[in-house]
Amino acid sequence: MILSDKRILEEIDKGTIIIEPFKRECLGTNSYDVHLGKYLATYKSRVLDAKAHNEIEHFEIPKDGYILHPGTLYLGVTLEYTETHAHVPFLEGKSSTGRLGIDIHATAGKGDVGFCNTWTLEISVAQPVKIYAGMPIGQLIYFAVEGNIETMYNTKGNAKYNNKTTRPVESMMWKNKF
Ligand SMILES: Nc1ccn([C@H]2C[C@H](O)[C@@H](COP(=O)(O)OP(=O)(O)OP(=O)(O)O)O2)c(=O)n1
Repeated sequence: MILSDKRILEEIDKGTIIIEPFKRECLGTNSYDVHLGKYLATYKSRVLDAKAHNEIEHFEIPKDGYILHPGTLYLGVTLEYTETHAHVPFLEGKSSTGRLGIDIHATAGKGDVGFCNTWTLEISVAQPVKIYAGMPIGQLIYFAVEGNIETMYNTKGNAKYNNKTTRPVESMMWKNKF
């Protein structure tokens, strides 16, 4: 079940959902609109290695915007810092960003119960498009969990993306044993 606007507000009152900054007008019928933070990043190497720590370079989106091009993976970040302690948060795109040919995640839209951070966006575009810091970029939806949770994301030994940051975070696949 997806939480309604009223339920999201109740959970925020209880502290089980935190969205910072929170603006009432960003709350939709059953979702919350999130915005593009000012930092983007790209990988230093053109060829990535799933076993290696692929380093990224961060840069700021200029005030008058930045043009994204097809063929490059851009890592972005939400302006909003979120905590979700009792539900499963999902990051989804918006129809308005989709209609501009902007994808905001490459396969990974699910969050974990206990995830406490800004969200890294895996951005790719269908054609050149200028983007701006602060523009609406996606929406969070929240699912109720069935059953008790044994291991919260924030206490899991291998939770890789819970270190608080305002910048996009590169793949930590290299920490997986395979
Ligand atoms: N586009 C996305 C998708 C997810 N997340 C965050 C929320 C998740 O709680 C966390 C971890 O996501 P996954 O479980 O999909 O990632 P991994 O399985 O690779 O990492 P881990 O081993 O830490 O679970 O990353 C994010 O910042 N940006």
